[in-house]
Amino acid sequence: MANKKNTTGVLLVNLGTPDSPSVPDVRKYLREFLMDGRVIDIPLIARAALVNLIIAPFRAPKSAKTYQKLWTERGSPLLYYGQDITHMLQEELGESYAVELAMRYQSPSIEDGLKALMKKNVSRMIIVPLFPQYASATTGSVQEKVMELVKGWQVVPTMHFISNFVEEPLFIEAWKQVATPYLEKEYDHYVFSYHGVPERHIRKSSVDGYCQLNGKCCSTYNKKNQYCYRGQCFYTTRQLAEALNIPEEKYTVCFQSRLGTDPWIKPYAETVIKELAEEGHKKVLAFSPAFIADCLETTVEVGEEFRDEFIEEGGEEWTLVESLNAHPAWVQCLKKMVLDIH
Ligand SMILES: C=CC1=C(C)c2cc3[nH]c(cc4nc(cc5[nH]c(cc1n2)c(C)c5CCC(=O)O)C(CCC(=O)O)=C4C)c(C)c3C=C
Ligand SMILES: [Fe+2]
Ligand SMILES: [Fe+2]
Repeated sequence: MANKKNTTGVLLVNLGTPDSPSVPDVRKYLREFLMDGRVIDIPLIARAALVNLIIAPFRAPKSAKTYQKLWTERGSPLLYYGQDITHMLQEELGESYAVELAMRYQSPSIEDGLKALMKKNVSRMIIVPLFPQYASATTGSVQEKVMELVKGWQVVPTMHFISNFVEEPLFIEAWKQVATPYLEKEYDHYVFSYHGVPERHIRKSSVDGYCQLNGKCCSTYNKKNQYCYRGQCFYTTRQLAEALNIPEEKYTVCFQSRLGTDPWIKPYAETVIKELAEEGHKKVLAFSPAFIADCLETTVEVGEEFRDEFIEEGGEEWTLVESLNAHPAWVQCLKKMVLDIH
């Protein structure tokens, strides 16, 4: 479809990060993020009370301390790796494509990204939410925001949305290339830790009540659980384990970052870490394949907090494989996903 006259706009969209690790900026970020009805899916008044009376005053100062540990000279890794891959992808795709980066929350905004593409007179747009597995709280939220922003435009160009990329072989290949140097060493066990979501999010996206949040439904990936975040996480793991030659009995999947008191998808990371140490495992290699760039959830939570917990419980070594970040194999994966859309 793309020819010399037509430009295709590509909008890469990640979750977002605070503008700085200060308490006011972290509070502003958390407010915008957690007031999203797809993230905290309870009635507006209850959500506003929870966010303003509990999360903003109590969680923001605590999170700001963690963000201070994560921050580098270039700022937040989620943002600067996003900028790096945007430039790399633009180089790869050439002048018939215009690539912009946006964040669902905070900056750069989706609105500015869409406007920048429209200024370049794009004839179509490809929206790429940077979440390998579909969740209503992430990909669904990006889709909703884009549709809300374009609904008043006089001219809406042809729009394409990428839903997830768990079936993209180059995604698995990119992880394989990042992980290969680590696999020269021996480990007792491998952990695949994904961001969690509340169990009710899974129930709401289940077809005919298929998803039972157990090993049975998530052990296959099929038409009935094609939008099940938990099912897609297990599917990603099976593919990664196969590509990395890790036998089934040597790995465990877990879900991290629970917020609040409602049940989230299991097994919980803290339970798995404790059990692995109790079973006598000493050396663990951890992966975080729900994230395409290092962020608070990978570097600090999996890389530092989980390591400390594992060692406190009797383990000896806990190593985190970094995210895809700006690895050229990841940019090749993005390029293929874009070029596959005609
Ligand atoms: C991988 C995809 C993600 C899903 C699914 C997800 C769901 C989800 N998250 C929260 C609450 C928080 N998440 C926070 C940070 C955070 N979450 C993701 C990704 C997913 N979240 C990323 C990439 C990040 C890190 C951003 C960064 O700046 O590094 C936070 C903020 C940090 C903290 O205070 O712990 C919260 C809060 C909910 C409630 C939810 C599911 C519905
Ligand atoms: Fe999150
Ligand atoms: Fe499921």
